[in-house]
Amino acid sequence: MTDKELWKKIKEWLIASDLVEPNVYEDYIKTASLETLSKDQMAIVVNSEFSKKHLEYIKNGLIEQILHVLGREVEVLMLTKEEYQKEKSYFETIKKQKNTVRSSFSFDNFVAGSSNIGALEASKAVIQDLGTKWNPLFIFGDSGLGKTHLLKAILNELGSKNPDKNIKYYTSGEFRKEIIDSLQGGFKEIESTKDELSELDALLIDDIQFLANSDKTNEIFFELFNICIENNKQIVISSDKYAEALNGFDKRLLSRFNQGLSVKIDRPDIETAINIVDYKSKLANLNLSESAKKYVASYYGSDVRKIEGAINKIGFALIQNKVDSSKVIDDEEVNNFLLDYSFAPGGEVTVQKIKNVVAQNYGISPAQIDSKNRIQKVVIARHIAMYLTGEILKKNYTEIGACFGGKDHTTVLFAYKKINELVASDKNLKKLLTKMKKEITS
Ligand SMILES: Nc1ncnc2c1ncn2[C@@H]1O[C@H](COP(=O)(O)OP(=O)(O)OP(=O)(O)O)[C@@H](O)[C@H]1O
Repeated sequence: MTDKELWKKIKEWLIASDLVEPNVYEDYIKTASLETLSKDQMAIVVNSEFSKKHLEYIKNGLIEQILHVLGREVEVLMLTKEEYQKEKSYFETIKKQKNTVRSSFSFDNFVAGSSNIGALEASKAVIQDLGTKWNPLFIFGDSGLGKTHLLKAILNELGSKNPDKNIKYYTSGEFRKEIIDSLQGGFKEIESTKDELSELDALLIDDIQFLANSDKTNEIFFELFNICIENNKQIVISSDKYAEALNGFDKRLLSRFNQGLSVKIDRPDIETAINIVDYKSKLANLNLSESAKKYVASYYGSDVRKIEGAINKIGFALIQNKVDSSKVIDDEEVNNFLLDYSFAPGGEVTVQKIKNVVAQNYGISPAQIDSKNRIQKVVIARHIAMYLTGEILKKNYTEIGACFGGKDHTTVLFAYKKINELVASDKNLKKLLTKMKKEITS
């Protein structure tokens, strides 16, 4: 129910109740209004201090009736128009402060690389030309690659540089809830929600794919979308897929997602992943060796969330093992700390990744694969890593030898033969090879 509808009901009740004389109604009630200040506060707004005094005797009755019709507890104040304006601007300031979210989401702490630079630059560009040039901005890419980070960075940046701008960030769940709630309030309520949203300077909706198949919400979003674009109100959307691949949306809406600027965030290449590990480990006060950073990046680099998880796990392991946090941690220690930390699917397939996956499956460190260690477990792991390098990366024996510390091609040939023989007689090894291949290439 809108404030207007609620106030209308109160006025009808007042007329029926005989609580006020017709002239008091005409002079003081008819000119008053009911306004929402916040989730928990409403105001009966009257013309002047004089009106306030005149209505004092029915104030409690009015409030009781408002709460009764509303069906929930809120604080109801009686304010003059002047007082109301002051309160309103106070609540708007508070609301704007809420526009800034966890300051950890900024452009400055977004590690850029070839996989995400387009999305980063586009997010910055939107702020320069709000609503005019790149509208809508559609950012898409797999999970954990920084889409939410960029949306929240836009929100923070706009909120701090243009405090007068009205910006709203929604997860698609929150957006759907707002629409569904207003639908329950009927036509007027939904119209007033639409009006409210179309007055925003920027509307940011995260993970739009979760709005699929919510027909009514999509219909309203479609209308809203058109109003916003026509009126140069900025829309930024994130999605896990490019627009055409989203199922459960009206085709007209999907085609509009592409009418502004559509940018993809890819999985980080190894160099960017190492830079992310470097940045996040410094934030966590961890001192990782270059090989340890490379290790984390090549295992978990396909998902930044996984990198963060791995770094948390290393930090926790240091506390558990009472290791001084200033100590340089090498790849062998990292491997031990992360033995039970699951793989991130995907990522670039490199010889290092093959060594890492094999080492982890054999409970040894990647460095041991490259070492001269002759323990049987290490020798088999080394042979398997050579074998998988040939199978997956299609390298010849000489190239494989070069990737394993300059081994002769006959050593690689021997490894190949050995693994082929073992696989023929050992079903478990065959299964393990399939599992490792999946981990390397999925
Ligand atoms: N390039 C980056 N630099 C620094 N941190 C990053 C980067 N990319 C992602 N992150 C961090 O990784 C975590 C996951 O990122 P985010 O939540 O933005 O991913 P997402 O793409 O929105 O994923 P989902 O589709 O699952 O919602 C966040 O803590 C974010 O700050």
